Amino acid sequence: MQAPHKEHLYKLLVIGDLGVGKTSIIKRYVHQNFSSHYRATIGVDFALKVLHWDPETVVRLQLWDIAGQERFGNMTRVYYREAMGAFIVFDVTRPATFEAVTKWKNDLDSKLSLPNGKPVSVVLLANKCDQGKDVLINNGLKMDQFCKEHGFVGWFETSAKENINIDEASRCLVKHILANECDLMESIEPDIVKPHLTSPKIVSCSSCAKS
Ligand SMILES: Nc1nc2c(ncn2[C@@H]2O[C@H](COP(=O)(O)OP(=O)(O)OP(=O)(O)O)[C@@H](O)[C@H]2O)c(=O)[nH]1
Ligand SMILES: [Mg+2]
Repeated sequence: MQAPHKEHLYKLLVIGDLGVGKTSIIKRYVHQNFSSHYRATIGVDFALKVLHWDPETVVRLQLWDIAGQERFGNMTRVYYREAMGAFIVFDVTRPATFEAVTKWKNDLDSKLSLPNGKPVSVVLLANKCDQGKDVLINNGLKMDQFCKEHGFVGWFETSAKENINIDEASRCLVKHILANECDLMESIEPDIVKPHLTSPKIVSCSSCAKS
């Protein structure tokens, strides 16, 4: 007899200023490679990552790689629709990209929320930590405090080049999304639940009991 199989499909956004490494992080995460050549993303790109979360659970992540230049456009509302979580990325060697983090977070929170009105889970990525590591973070930036104040569920120093902390950051985000999904299910009235259970997305909420 086959083990029970739970499947989740989540749309995740990867946002942040131009050249911070969003495409590179996705490339590393999905294709296990890196290129030092910079080609700016135009509009949005997509990638799919399949995670075998535990022996019974498969999580499919649909990653939306949104061009840094889109912060100045008016398409983000469309791109953000129905996302369950996001990574906001900055480049530790360029302070201006950290200053833009709050702008990205505010843009996201003003245009996207969960069906229960709560904000989606967002993890902050301090990327390019292989380059003069901690240039920003050691300069008195209280990242934990910053994350608490601005509603991030966590932060990681990452390197797409050296493959540092990308898997860990993803697991952190997915863990929060799974927990949010359980909260969402509990907040739905029983007689409203029935028609929604036909959705293939939420098969069981037992995942929140894990890790
Ligand atoms: N040293 C180092 N370079 C990186 C890292 N991540 C990305 N880069 C380089 O930074 C440049 C920009 O990376 P991209 O991934 O294209 O940046 P992006 O955020 O997708 O940029 P847009 O598409 O313009 O928004 C490229 O030259 C990458 O090789 C990293 O972790 N370490
Ligand atoms: Mg890109």
